[in-house]
Amino acid sequence: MNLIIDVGNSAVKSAVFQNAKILRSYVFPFEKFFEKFQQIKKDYPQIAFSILSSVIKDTSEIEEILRNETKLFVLGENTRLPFKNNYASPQTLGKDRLALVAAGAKEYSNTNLLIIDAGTCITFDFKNDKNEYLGGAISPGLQMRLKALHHFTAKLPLIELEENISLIGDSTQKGMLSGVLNGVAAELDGIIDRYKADYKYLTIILTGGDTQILSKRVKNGIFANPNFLLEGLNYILEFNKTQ
Ligand SMILES: Nc1ncnc2c1ncn2[C@@H]1O[C@H](COP(=O)(O)OP(=O)(O)O)[C@@H](O)[C@H]1O
Ligand SMILES: CC(C)(COP(=O)(O)O)[C@@H](O)C(=O)NCCC(=O)O
Repeated sequence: MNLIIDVGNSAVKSAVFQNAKILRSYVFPFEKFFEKFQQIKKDYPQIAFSILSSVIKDTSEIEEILRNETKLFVLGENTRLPFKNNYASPQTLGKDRLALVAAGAKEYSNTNLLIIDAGTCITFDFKNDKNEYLGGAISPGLQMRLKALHHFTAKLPLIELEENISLIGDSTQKGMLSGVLNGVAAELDGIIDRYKADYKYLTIILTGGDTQILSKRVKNGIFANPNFLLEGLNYILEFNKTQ
């Protein structure tokens, strides 16, 4: 059994895998790691291996506990990967993005693939049909946009995301929600159209914490898979176990 851990800027996403299938998945704040880990180990004592991907500064404490209790792989720039990485600055590339592309390489090795991860940031990652990763884009996520509207103005409130938003916002709150939600949906469709113009055959994956709210609003055909990154990490772990 494998324990998969993705430390993002907003939350930790984790899952227990057996034979490439998720048995259970978890989302929790970074501060709750020790508590959650004890619970997971109790529920699944057969966990022998773990893999950690992190985009935050310091994970040394959680690495220590994982190393003591499992055979730990920490995803790094020198980890063996199932695709060719053509990013010009691999040392600064987010490890979460490596995991996303690994999932793409597993499922879609001969396909042009655009992976959109709507989390704290929205990342766009493109892998071509020769299994080469070329890069993509980084843009502010939904929560970040809402927080920025509040932070950089005197009068705009801090508001929560809402599902049912019309195009024409008839109040401050609805106007902000329309701008953020319809704006991101239009951005996603606009960027997808640019890729489609360059790559006739293109598959698109949408993942990340805001998958659900965005998938309903994107007009292009996409595959929504909130577990894509975790699946990529499990694949990297299996790929490296045999070394
Ligand atoms: N339980 C949750 N905890 C945190 N964020 C959540 C949760 N459910 C949905 N979200 C949404 O998920 C987004 C964060 O996505 P996530 O993929 O977890 O980000 P990251 O990988 O950057 O930590 C937030 O913008 C928020 O709107
Ligand atoms: C772009 C990111 C902040 C996204 O992180 P997330 O929103 O998933 O928490 C992360 O992948 C990162 O820190 N990247 C480093 C820069 C780069 O990928 O080039």
